[in-house]
Amino acid sequence: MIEIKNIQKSFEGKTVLSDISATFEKGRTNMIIGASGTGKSVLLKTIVGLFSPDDGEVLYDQRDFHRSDRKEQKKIRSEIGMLFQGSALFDSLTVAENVRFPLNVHSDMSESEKDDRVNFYLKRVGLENAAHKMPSEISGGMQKRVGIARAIVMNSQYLFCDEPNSGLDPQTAWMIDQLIHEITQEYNLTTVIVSHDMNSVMEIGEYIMFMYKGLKVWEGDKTNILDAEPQALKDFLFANKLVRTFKGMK
Ligand SMILES: Nc1ncnc2c1ncn2[C@@H]1O[C@H](COP(=O)(O)OP(=O)(O)OP(=O)(O)O)[C@@H](O)[C@H]1O
Repeated sequence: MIEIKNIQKSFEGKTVLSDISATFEKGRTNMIIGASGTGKSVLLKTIVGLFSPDDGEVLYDQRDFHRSDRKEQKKIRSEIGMLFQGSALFDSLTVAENVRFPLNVHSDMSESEKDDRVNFYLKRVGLENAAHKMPSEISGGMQKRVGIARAIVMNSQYLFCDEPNSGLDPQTAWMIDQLIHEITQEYNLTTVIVSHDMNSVMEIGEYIMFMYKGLKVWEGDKTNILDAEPQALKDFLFANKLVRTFKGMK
């Protein structure tokens, strides 16, 4: 579980995050949504420790990240997996070498233990037959799968995904959403996804936090988001054709 409490962040006097609190439970797909420029990325970077908050706390299973010493921060970081927009694979490494990369850098496992771990996660994401391919030889959806395997290969406890569906066709996007949802439940991960994609929100949004101008203005889940009251959220939702169709509007 990750708890964020009263997070504040400003850049050069401009407030970007105002008093944001939320609880991201284990085994759930937690989503942060909102229009461009509302502070989603800054919040994500603050949670993973790339930015320090001006005020507030980020607790990883009761461990206060920003007030921990370097050793504890390193430990927490080793439990975090990140799936980046565009997958961010190393072009010159094979699929298997990409997945192995975090183990080479952060673990003292033997080579055969690494082989077993890489094979296990490649199989889990359905890429056991693509181990020796280069990223340029596989599809965008497969590249995302490699990114997912790499993000969890350290047996991560926390998984952060930044726009995991960007650039994918709807069917592949759906499969990637399902995969993220399944592994979240299977490995009891605390998963936090930043997304604009209403299809994803309606499919896997078990906790949804809506941000507007640096504020959290609503929280709920996919079952009650269409009845949400805040006008900013209504505007965000009804800009989407899928949602208008759900609600019987043109
Ligand atoms: N390093 C920085 N220095 C100064 N201002 C920043 C910095 N990073 C972000 N900002 C500002 O913070 C605000 C929120 O940006 P952020 O990238 O978090 O929005 P976002 O909701 O993630 O948008 P998008 O969906 O387009 O990625 C913006 O006004 C942005 O200009």
